[in-house]
Amino acid sequence: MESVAQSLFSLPAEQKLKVARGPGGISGYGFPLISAFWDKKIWSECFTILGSPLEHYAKLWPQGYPKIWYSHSITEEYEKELGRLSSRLTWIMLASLGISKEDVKWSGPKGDNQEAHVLQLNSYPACPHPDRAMGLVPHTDSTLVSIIHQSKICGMQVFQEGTGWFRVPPVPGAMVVNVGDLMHILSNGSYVSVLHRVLVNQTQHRLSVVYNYGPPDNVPISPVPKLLSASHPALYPPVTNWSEYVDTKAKLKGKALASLRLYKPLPN
Ligand SMILES: O=C(O)CCC(=O)C(=O)O
Ligand SMILES: [Fe+2]
Repeated sequence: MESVAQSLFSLPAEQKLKVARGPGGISGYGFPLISAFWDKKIWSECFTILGSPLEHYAKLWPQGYPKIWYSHSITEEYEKELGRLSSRLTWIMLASLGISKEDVKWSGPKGDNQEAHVLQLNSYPACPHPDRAMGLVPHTDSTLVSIIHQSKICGMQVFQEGTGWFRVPPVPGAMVVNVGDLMHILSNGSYVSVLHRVLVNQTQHRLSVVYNYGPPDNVPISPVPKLLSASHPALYPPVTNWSEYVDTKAKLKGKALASLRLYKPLPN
């Protein structure tokens, strides 16, 4: 998938702009969607893939049927495998809190309601002044979990209370799993969504492929009732659905989770 991303980003700008994301749209080429949380420009470009990328690939490679079909089949397979992995991870994480598919309404009567996903290809070109630019500003993902493949270049950092920012270097053959806001809400704060950012560097071009995994888009998300009691009240109100949460977050410049919280954390 990294090589597909590589060949997409190496197309000339006017070619990439043929699939530019429209206003309010999700799919297509442009700045990462989270750039809406920030008033300044960020040092990265992004292809967001929602549904089949075939139409976009055909526009990007007008004469290249083998290339189009090859890239399309790689993308499909990647999404299929990462879908399986994300689903397994999500249910394992919830199972460790004693939650089964039957406890989560959006999983449907047979627990087989289709979860949704968005694939995001990020490119961070080498930057002449890396200390004056950000690849991605600090944010949490609006997902249940996100699975990140990073090319061999360092850049991602995670924030930990007390420690500050620390690097998450790429490890060959490994991917990074981020807990997202919807998992945070669903688990009533047992799994904490992770604040992260991406730095750029002066000499090397970095790529990442992010599989953003979330619930079916038409279902509300709220703390699982089984986790709640008089001593453990719901910390978050129900969220209407995934897309509405993302819209709210853009309006609140990325601060949705904190502003939805009903009770302040107790001091240590
Ligand atoms: O490029 C990375 O390593 C992380 C990207 C990321 O955080 C995101 O796309 O939300
Ligand atoms: Fe992220």
